[in-house]
Amino acid sequence: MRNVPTNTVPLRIITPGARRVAVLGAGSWGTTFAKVLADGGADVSLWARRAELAREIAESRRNSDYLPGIDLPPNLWASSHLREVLDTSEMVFLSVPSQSLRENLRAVREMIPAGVPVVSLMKGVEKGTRYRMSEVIAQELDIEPGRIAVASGPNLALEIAKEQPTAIVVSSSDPQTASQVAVAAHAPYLRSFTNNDVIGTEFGGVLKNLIAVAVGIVDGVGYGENTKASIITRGLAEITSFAVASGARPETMSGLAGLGDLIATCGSPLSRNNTAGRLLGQGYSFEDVVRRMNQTAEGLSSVAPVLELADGLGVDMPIVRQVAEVLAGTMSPRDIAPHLTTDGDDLPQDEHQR
Ligand SMILES: NC(=O)C1=CN([C@@H]2O[C@H](COP(=O)(O)OP(=O)(O)OC[C@H]3O[C@@H](n4cnc5c(N)ncnc54)[C@H](OP(=O)(O)O)[C@@H]3O)[C@@H](O)[C@H]2O)C=CC1
Ligand SMILES: O=C(CO)COP(=O)(O)O
Repeated sequence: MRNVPTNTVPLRIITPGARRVAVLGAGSWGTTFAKVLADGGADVSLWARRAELAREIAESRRNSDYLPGIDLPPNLWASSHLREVLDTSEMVFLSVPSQSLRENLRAVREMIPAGVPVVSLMKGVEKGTRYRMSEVIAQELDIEPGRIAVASGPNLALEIAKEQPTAIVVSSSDPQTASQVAVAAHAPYLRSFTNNDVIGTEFGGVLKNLIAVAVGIVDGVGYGENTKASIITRGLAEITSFAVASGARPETMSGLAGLGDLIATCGSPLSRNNTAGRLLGQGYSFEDVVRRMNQTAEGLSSVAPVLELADGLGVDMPIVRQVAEVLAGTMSPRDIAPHLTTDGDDLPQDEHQR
């Protein structure tokens, strides 16, 4: 990263008439999403928790830690001061690691302008409470669910930062909020759809991470395409059972936030969850994997709360259970495979039975 003197923070230049939006979290996704919003015409302020990263973004229009080689647009400004970033924003997007959301919301609670939509870009479940991110937001900000939206889909950050075309779905219980956010969250290379299935949209993003870890594991072991395709297909069945039992609509799971994201994440070495799985499959321990990953792999934190929720719902999640066992070191990565997803005494199993 360029060494910029600490006292030079470029001033924010406001474009008259442009929508003012704030993004909290300047990792790969927060920065990429800020670029999408700016390329869609908004005036964007981005919060980076490290002052030197905020300065690099604001001054050099680069985030070399997370998006090397990507030029950021001039209408994207960054600061490490939350109040400056949130001041007069008309929409707030959240993109910090899921396990840190609650503490971050507590810090900004009083700074978020009244009545503005708050949008989760995150794909995790809080450990302990087992809450989805929109539930944590509703609780900590004490706002009505209709003001909250979630955005999810096949959205590998670096591909979007390179302006490779993709789609995303914005979900809110209030269709007006979903449309308002979808209108802001567009760019020549990103099309936003809407739905009102917040549970399905959020769980799609959470659960595909776990299946991506499983696919990474078998990839690391050296198994081929049949094994991966079987895990992806049975994984979708497992995801759908869990989400529907939680109140989601089944069609959401075959949409962008379900199948769409599952395909992208399971198929790409850009995926951190897939990469974490591959390292496990190559024989690294959980602790080694965490040490080697310098970016967020949400799936590793979501396994336990998802299995706890599944227990409560009475839903069997054999693939996620196997991932948990590999993480715990109680199952060899070589043994994670779809043929082990029944205990043998309930064979044959109807493929369509949920
Ligand atoms: N990357 C992607 O392709 C996509 C990611 N997502 C989701 O977006 C969310 C954010 O992930 P992503 O941007 O990829 O993660 P990264 O690992 O790329 O970046 C994490 C960001 O969060 C900051 N951070 C870390 N710990 C804290 C904390 N305790 N409080 C506040 N900020 C913190 C980091 O700051 P610092 O640099 O100072 O450590 C960094 O800015 C995740 O839920 C992920 O699932 C969704 C779609 C696509
Ligand atoms: O959510 C993502 C793509 O849609 C990114 O996946 P990873 O977090 O595994 O990199």
